[in-house]
Amino acid sequence: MSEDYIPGFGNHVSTEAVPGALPIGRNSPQRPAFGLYAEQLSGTAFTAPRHENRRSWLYRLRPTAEHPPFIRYERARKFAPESGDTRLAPNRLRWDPQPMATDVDLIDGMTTMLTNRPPADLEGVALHIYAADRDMDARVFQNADGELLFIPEQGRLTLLTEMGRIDLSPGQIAVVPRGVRFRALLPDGTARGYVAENHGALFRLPDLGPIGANGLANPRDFVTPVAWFEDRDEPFEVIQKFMGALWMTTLDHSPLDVVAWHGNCAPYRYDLARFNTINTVSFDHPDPSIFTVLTSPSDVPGRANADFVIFPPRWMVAEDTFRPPWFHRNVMSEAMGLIHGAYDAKAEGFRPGGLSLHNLMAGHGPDVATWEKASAADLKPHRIDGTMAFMVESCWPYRPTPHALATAQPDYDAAWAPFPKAKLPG
Ligand SMILES: O=C(O)Cc1cc(O)ccc1O
Ligand SMILES: [Fe+2]
Repeated sequence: MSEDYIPGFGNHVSTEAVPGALPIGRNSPQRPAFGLYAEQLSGTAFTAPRHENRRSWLYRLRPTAEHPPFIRYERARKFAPESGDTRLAPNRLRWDPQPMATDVDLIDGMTTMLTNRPPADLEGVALHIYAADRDMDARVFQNADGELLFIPEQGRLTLLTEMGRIDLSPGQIAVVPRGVRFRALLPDGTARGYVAENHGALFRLPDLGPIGANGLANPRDFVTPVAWFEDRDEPFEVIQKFMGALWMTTLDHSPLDVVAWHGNCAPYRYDLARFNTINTVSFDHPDPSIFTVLTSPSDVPGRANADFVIFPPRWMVAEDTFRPPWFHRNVMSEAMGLIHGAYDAKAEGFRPGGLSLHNLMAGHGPDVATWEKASAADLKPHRIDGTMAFMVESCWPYRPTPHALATAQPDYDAAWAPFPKAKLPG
């Protein structure tokens, strides 16, 4: 086990980068050690039920409160753009992977593709893609609008957060809580991937029902970084996304100056290869909820604000069954991305780094080539390998940004044509 991370999901962690920095037995002593400032970070309302309550106490070189006013940030024009208010056609949409970046860091390299609720509703999810080739040095980002789920597709990210350092590779995911500042380094020089931004209830592990006490993403495979800080007294830009727009201020020091912290509101990482995939051993293709890694519930039981679902390598053994995803229409809205390999419902056109959108009640499912192949397949046990697709499924229909609408593939409908007509007897 690495000593840079502490295992477990949502645990109450205590960690200090300098011995003696963390107060014992109280959160806010009259004079914290070394003149540090005690600061509470609330991820849920003070009065949230205990089992949902998330907050941490941070002990830092200077309080977050000390900052000049924010002004509008004029770069990153494709990140958090004004939403187009045009009527949205109920069309299925798909996007090719974006080109690799030229001369932008993670923040300026962000493109918002899909949104579904204004951040002030404290509901909904947005999907961004990023392509970056520059480290963030004297610059940090803070998202007041929700927690950020990073899904790298190419290139590693080092997320230097207020609460610790996360080294993130494609095949892993990381969540940075609402408000936690961070900067990103690119150890491979370039990076590309997806970010799901959750405005609603915090991501949690799904209930397991009759599956039992174990399975899917197991809590101990989530890891939280230990305290880490930098002591840099020099100009630092803070870029903040707040109510769907970008703002900026400049500090005279790095705000990544938390020397110690304790609590259960913290960044975490998970390796998707640890997912305990469960599937049928008899017949029929189960609903994809069986592959849920994390869920953000809405106020309606069983109807997620956002489900983060993966389609990992797995054995397919179903008998007398059309094995790929079936044809369907869904009251939920489905945004999908591909981390590597091929997705079992699409023979072509859906490439790693690409994106697709099937909004509520859009007819979709296997493309013609997949349907032909799977209908004729010899149903021996077969392993789907070398693939990792994901879906961010939401009860709120997605609205593509103007950039997304302008860059969608022109011919996605052709994936579902022509299908031969069924022939009735007689
Ligand atoms: O549409 C999709 O490709 C996602 C999906 C996968 C699956 O296995 C079953 C239903 C579903 O919506
Ligand atoms: Fe679907």
